[in-house]
Amino acid sequence: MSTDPNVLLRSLVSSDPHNLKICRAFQRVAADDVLRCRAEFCYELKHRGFAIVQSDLKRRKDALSWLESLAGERDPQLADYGLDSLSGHVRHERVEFPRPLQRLDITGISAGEAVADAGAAATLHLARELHELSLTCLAAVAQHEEMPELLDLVTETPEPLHSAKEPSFLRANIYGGKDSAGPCWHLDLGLLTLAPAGSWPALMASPFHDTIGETAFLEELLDPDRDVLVFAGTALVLATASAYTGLVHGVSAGRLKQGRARVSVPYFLRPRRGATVEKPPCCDESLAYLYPAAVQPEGGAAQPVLDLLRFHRDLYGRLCARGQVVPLSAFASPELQQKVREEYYL
Ligand SMILES: O=C(O)CCC(=O)C(=O)O
Ligand SMILES: [Fe+2]
Repeated sequence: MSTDPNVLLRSLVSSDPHNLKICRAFQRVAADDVLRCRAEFCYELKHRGFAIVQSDLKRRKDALSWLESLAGERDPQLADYGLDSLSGHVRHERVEFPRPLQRLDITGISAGEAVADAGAAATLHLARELHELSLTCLAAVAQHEEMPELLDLVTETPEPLHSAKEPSFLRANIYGGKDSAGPCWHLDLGLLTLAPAGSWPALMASPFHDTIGETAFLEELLDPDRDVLVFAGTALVLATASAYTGLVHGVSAGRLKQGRARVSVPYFLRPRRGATVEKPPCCDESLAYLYPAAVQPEGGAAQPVLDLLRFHRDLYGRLCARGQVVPLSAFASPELQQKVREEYYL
């Protein structure tokens, strides 16, 4: 196959210029080529809603089996795995909403060697690898769009978990095998999400998203040992004034109900503490406090900070019924602005 980006790019779209349908065959890009092949990478991200990057995730399997073993534990203690020394960079919690699951959040700190437990070390290693890959992916977007300022939104050295409202981290979702919630359609709230295949496939793209091909189960498109799914979240939609759209996704309740525990390990690349994303021109003034959206400014909040999770559930819960594309005009809807004025999202 030709590696000339323009040839590849032309092959991605139908020959009818008025009907720019994305081609069904996926263009996978090797991790080492993401910058060189940024045109294809960005095209997939923009128009398909996700890109697939091939990376040699050597420790993914070990990480997943260790995380699966935590599903059977009533109250896993970080100290038992030598993770307590990384306080600030590792957090375990059990949540009931929107569905019961355990979450282990780990930043991309480079500390795998310092941890004796092999499973925990593999998970730290995976978080580090995904952190680095996520920065490369953002650099590809920044170069392709000629928006170097995108790189100012993130930090190379991962911030501790408490330093921003929603910092960058790998989130191990550990689903226990009993579930009653629906797919909980949503968009992620960061710049990019990098999702390797979980322990078994249950991640779905919105059924209204028509460019995915044969299956809505995105992990079924992946080579589990190598491929990483990359898609945009709200912060990138805002930062690029909607040039990129977020991927509405959810997890199949039907599959989760089958009773086997499942683990997924998405890495969320989010704006750093104090990052500001310029307000897109079509937004009402009352939406100004959405910026910075995902972070708490240095020295405390000068203005109220949005409850982004609530905002997401409310806004995208309805939007996904209209498809994958989240138009920026949605932010300007009078109904949304009214809710913002009523401080509904604070
Ligand atoms: O479990 C999954 O595969 C995806 C979870 C997810 O979408 C999230 O944590 O934001
Ligand atoms: Fe998500």
